[in-house]
Amino acid sequence: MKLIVRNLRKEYTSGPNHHFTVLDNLNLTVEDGEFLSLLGPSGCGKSTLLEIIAGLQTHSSGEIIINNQEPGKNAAKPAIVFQHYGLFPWLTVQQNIEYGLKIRGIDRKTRNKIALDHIRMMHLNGFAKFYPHELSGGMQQRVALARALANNPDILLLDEPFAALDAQTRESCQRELLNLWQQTRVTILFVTHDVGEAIFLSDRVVVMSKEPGSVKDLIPINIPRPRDLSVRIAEEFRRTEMRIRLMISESSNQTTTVQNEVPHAG
Ligand SMILES: Nc1ncnc2c1ncn2[C@@H]1O[C@H](COP(=O)(O)OP(=O)(O)OP(=O)(O)O)[C@@H](O)[C@H]1O
Repeated sequence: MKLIVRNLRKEYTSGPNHHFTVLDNLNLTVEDGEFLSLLGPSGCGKSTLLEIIAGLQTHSSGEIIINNQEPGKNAAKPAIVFQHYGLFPWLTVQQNIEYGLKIRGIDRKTRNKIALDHIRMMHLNGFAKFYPHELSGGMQQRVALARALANNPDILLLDEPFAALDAQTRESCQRELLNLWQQTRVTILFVTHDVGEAIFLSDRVVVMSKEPGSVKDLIPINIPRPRDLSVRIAEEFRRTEMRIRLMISESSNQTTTVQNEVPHAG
């Protein structure tokens, strides 16, 4: 198993007496080489979960294990890519991809080779010396993916990476990501609001509940690979899409019901 999240709890504290439990009793296992997507109503804690796994946020209790180790305390190496690329505007494509390698003290020749390999893998040949502002959104996101992968992460965490892209670019980035995953078999945890995107890409889809955020359902996607755009019109795809949409809508409504019931409770 690549990633184990056990009894995770996260509370945010604002002011002396206000505690807000965003995640509670969250349990999740991601297998080695798996592509798993997280869906759920807005505010259910998807980004918070990814940031905790990436080591960017602390958790209140519970355990995160990557490759049998806790992140931060050892060699476990997650990499995260956000919706807004996060590229350094003053560095070229190649320098952006090499950045993490340089920090880790990898020598120049090896860095160059790794960067150029990833530039090729992401079909960015000819753009090594370009700056981010000279690239389209889809290309910038491919650079962000290349930069994350160049560090050979144990798990790739993607937080709505294609949400800012137009529909056509988004579809081509999805295909690109699938190709990349098929070549590298890196374990991926992918957050999205797009049910179709999650089904198209994933081995399994997790639907989260809200307030507190937890795993509501785990749906295996039994659509054969390799997948191309035509799978989206298949009966199995559409049935799964409808099922997941209903689950998400139930999650949102449950929250609303609970909130509405509070004033009557006393
Ligand atoms: N630093 C913080 N301090 C206090 N509350 C926070 C903080 N960050 C997030 N939250 C709250 O935690 C909850 C979960 O936020 P999060 O961004 O993880 O949800 P999400 O499922 O990714 O949402 P979306 O789908 O809209 O992106 C929200 O109610 C949010 O307001």
